[in-house]
Amino acid sequence: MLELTNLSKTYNQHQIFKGLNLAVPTGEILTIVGPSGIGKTTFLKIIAGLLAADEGELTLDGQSLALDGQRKGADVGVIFQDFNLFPQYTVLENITLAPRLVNRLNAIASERAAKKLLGELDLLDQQNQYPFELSGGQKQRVAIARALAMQPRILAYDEPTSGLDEASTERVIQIINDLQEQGVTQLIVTHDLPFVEALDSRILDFAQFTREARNDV
Ligand SMILES: Nc1ncnc2c1ncn2[C@@H]1O[C@H](COP(=O)(O)OP(=O)(O)OP(=O)(O)O)[C@@H](O)[C@H]1O
Repeated sequence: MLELTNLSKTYNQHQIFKGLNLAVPTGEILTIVGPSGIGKTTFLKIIAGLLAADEGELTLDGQSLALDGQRKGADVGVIFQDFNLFPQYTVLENITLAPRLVNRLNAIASERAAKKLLGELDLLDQQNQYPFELSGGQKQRVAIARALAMQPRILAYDEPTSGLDEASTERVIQIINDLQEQGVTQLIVTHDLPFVEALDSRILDFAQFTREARNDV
C-alpha cells in the first residue's frame, strides 16, 4: 500500500495543492485525469521523489519515502512524456546504465536482465540502435524497460500514450495489464480517455481531488 498524507506544494508562493491524502493499494492502476496546469505532473514528480514537497508524508508498505526531492533508492520508477532517453547511448545501454551505476550490477548481469526485458517488450532487434533511430512507440517501450530494470514497486507514467498510434497504445495497455498481474502499482497521468477506458483502473479526477482537499483543511 502506498499512502500519502497531507501533501502540499507551492511554486513561488502559488499554491498548486494542499492537504492531499491518498491510499493506493498494491497492484492498483490509478489513472489521474484533469485539466491542463492543475498539478498532475507536479504530483507525480513529488511521488517519484524528483521534486520536493512543502509538506507531507509518503509511505510504501509502512516504510517512509523521502519527499524532499533527494530520495535515494528506486522504489518508484518514472516514465516521462518525452521519454528522457539518453541520446548518446544505445537502447541496451539506456537500460543497463542505472542498474550498473546505482545497483552496482556487473556488465554481464545487467545485460542479461536488460535483454530479458527487451524480449518481453519486443525490442530485442532494437537493442543496438540509438533513440533517434526508434519510433515513438519503441521509445516509449524502451522508457518502460529502463524503469523496470530498476525493479520498482511503483511505476509512474506521465502521458504514456501521447503521440502513439493505436497499435502502440494497444501494446502499452498490454504492458500495463501484465505489470498489474505481477503486482506492480501503477500511477498514470493522462488526457487520453479512451486509453483510460481500456484499463481496469481507479480514476482520480485531480480537479475534484484538490478542490475537496482544499475545502477540508
Ligand atoms: N518548475 C516550476 N516553477 C513554477 N511553476 C511551475 C513549475 N512547474 C509547473 N509549474 C506550474 O504549476 C502548475 C501545475 O503544473 P503541472 O505541470 O503539474 O500541471 P499538469 O496538470 O500536469 O498540466 P498538463 O496536463 O498540461 O501537463 C502550472 O500552473 C505550472 O505552470
